[in-house]
Amino acid sequence: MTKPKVLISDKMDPNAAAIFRMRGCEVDEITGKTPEELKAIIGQYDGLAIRSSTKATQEIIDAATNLKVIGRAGIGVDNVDIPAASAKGIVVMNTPFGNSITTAEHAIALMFALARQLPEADLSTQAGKWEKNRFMGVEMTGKTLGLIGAGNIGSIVADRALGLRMKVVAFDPFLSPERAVDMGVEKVELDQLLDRADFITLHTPLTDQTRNILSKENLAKTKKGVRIVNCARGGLIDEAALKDALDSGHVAGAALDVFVTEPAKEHPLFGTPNFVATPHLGASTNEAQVNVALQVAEQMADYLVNGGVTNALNMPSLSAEEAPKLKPYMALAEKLGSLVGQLTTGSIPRISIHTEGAATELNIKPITAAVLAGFLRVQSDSVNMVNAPFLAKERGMEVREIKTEREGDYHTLIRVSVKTEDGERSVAGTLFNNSEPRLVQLFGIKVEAELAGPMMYIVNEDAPGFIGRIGTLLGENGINIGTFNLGRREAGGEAVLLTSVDSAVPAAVLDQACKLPGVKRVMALAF
Ligand SMILES: NC(=O)c1ccc[n+]([C@@H]2O[C@H](COP(=O)([O-])OP(=O)(O)OC[C@H]3O[C@@H](n4cnc5c(N)ncnc54)[C@H](O)[C@@H]3O)[C@@H](O)[C@H]2O)c1
Ligand SMILES: O=C(O)CC[C@@H](O)C(=O)O
Repeated sequence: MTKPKVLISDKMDPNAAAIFRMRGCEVDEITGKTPEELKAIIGQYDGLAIRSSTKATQEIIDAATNLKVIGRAGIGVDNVDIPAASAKGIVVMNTPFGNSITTAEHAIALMFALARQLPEADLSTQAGKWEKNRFMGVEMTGKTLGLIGAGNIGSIVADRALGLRMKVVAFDPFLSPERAVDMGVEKVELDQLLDRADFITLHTPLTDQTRNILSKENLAKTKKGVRIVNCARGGLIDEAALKDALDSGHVAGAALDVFVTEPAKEHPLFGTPNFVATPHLGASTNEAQVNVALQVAEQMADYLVNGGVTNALNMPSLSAEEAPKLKPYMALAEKLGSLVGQLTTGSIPRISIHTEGAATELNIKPITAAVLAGFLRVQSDSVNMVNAPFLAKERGMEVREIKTEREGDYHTLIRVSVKTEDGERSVAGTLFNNSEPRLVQLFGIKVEAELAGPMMYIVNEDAPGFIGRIGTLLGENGINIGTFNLGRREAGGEAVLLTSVDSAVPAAVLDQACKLPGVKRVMALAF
């Protein structure tokens, strides 16, 4: 088996390359490439490991003909075009916790730097000025910290600030009142935070809702003398308005680790009194860089070698331990999805994935993704478990997941139902010996069939002589039958035949089968 090949394209702790090699991957560490240079080589790789310098744009992703996974050693994935990756079936992973403590500590460090004007005091002292009266600071104890964003990093900042005896108020629409109580913070609206905070620190991603959250108008609503820290993302603060607010003295100090345009080598804020800047150093500690390098390499190798999925932003998680147990279920799910996809036409407004018995104990998300991949692959070859849920959404399909814990006729069952113009149609399957996928129900008729290779599907009226006629037809055309699976609603009623054949059935033979007495529908299927 050829080894998966990984490119590390940003400076990363050497532990990452060591882990990839240990886990059976080949690794190239090539940093500092221009987008054009990266585009020229990316086609060779199965995995791309990055920090923030590499931009995985649509163009790079288009050129990445073999890429299966992009791993971000860090949190923010704004340098990855996730929709483009998803559309191409590439898993995007990050390491959401590895650098949170480090970044929270940087935010606290910048608050201290502002409270005591440390960078300016340092410059002045080392210039021999000894300006003791110039650098009057403020105490942090008893002050109110306004936290915008109370996720991983925000909650660590809150914890450290409470340790400093600050009062913490938090604005985060997704923060539950219970979690706020657990964190020891007061959940407030943004206007209340702006009105009350002596220090403000931002810890949200950059989204349409958070862009310019500290706009000119909102900066004007802050308390006079407020000090502001941004260690999250450039673009959360209107930089020009911040400059005006610092110049006017309304804002007493601001510290930015992140900028709208990075690297920020020139900036109108540079040189402004009470302004402190660091070059996106939030995650830059030895500990955090080892953490994220180890995590990203482990996660990517898990995916490339075992199919385990952790911390993916565009696919349900699937641990390396779960993967082998789920594998036969996913194979069954994909086959059932494919069968329904091949047997139904027209738009499908709803697809339901129903698990029964042992299957209900499993993580349903990968099963759903596999059903959707099988269903949609009938329409496009490039569909896989990563992009299928997005495509289903794009096509307006409602996806339902239903569990019935009690066992029916089978100890484990997956049923896939679709809503069509002619009503609800469903197929169901089980696993024989916990590993072999079998179809057991087809549109309400009991059958027992392995869905594999080329097959032929016939709906006919149950009548004597039919099996002989179809056998003769296939035989006369040199088509060897592998398995022959029959089912019927009742004696003399509607019957189905699913037969596996050693070679695909030509259209002319399908036409002849269609003309046999009592035949209602004939189709070639492939799995
Ligand atoms: N400077 C650095 O080097 C560095 C390092 C690590 C992370 N970061 C950045 O820090 C930020 C926070 O990271 P995290 O790990 O805490 O993320 P997180 O996802 O754990 O937390 C983000 C929080 O923001 C909240 N949020 C979302 N929309 C909001 C809105 N409109 N208003 C208020 N709150 C909102 C979310 O509910 C969530 O609680 C991210 O942007 C990340 O990229 C920067
Ligand atoms: O890799 C870095 O140095 C920055 C990481 C940081 O921005 C993140 O979002 O994790």
